Amino acid sequence: MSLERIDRQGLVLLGCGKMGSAMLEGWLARGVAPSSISVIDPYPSDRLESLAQQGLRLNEAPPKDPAICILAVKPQMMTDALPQISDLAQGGTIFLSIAAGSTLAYFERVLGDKAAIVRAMPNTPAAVGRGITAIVGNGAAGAEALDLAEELLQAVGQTVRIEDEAQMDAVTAVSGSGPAYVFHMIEAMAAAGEAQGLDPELAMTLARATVAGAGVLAEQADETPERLRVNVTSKGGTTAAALAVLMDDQTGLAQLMRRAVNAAADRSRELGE
Ligand SMILES: NC(=O)c1ccc[n+]([C@@H]2O[C@H](COP(=O)([O-])OP(=O)(O)OC[C@H]3O[C@@H](n4cnc5c(N)ncnc54)[C@H](OP(=O)(O)O)[C@@H]3O)[C@@H](O)[C@H]2O)c1
Ligand code: PRO
Repeated sequence: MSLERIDRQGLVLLGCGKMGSAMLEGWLARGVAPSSISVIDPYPSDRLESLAQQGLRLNEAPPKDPAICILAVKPQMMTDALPQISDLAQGGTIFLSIAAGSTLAYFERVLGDKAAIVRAMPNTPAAVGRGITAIVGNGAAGAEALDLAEELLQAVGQTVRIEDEAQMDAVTAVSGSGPAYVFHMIEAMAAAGEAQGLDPELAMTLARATVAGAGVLAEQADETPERLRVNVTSKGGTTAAALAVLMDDQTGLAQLMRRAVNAAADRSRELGE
């Protein structure tokens, strides 16, 4: 029902790079009309230019009272970019930021604390409808604002609501940045296969399909990831030999992941300062 409000009043997307365009594709696939969407981006992609032929408003003045305005520029660009849409804060437009680190308090300082502002952290699997996004709203964001933001984000995957904005740094470090860790794991597995003498293409095919298949299994199986790991591990076999390395208390993946996630969360907090 809320997406009808977007068809009626419109949606403004400020910044349409990797994450903005992933979400845009999801909304279009869910039936949001290109003519309901306004995009502001200094260097529009060919895809945006072609959507403009189908009615999308590209770098035009935004509609007077759009239902929602998505803030999808880099946090470092936000202060320069916001003046282009700050007039919308005078009406009933809901603001939905996906910027890492940028806090609700920061947006309230720029847009005013009467504006309904939702802070979200999506991830790039949104491009294939398999993202996960956490959301939290400011004091002015009531149920209607959160529902609309959530419905938009559900067009590109799952959503979770968090109560405490401070958790957003950890969320960013786990699921926002997390796809990059998994892609790096594919790269590392393929490189390790090559080091064992596999042809690079074959090593990459094996690594990619293994991570993708394990991901689907982890999602669909009733068993926990721990149980699924045990199911692969024959006593005295090859997996046990590998896991002795990967699960070493001092040098294993768990320690490494803890340090990586800590670094990302620290950076998210720094971006918010
Ligand atoms: N990528 C991810 O995995 C991910 C996940 C979750 C959240 N995020 C958040 O999403 C936001 C965008 O990230 P991204 O990876 O999509 O970055 P991106 O690809 O660089 O997209 C940002 C877009 O904003 C445009 N832009 C720059 N200045 C602008 C201005 N003044 N007005 C309007 N548009 C402007 C950029 O154009 P130019 O390229 O020409 O500068 C670019 O197209 C960031 O805040 C990030 O923290 C990203
Ligand atoms: N990409 C953004 C960054 O690297 C935010 C999470 C994923 O800062």
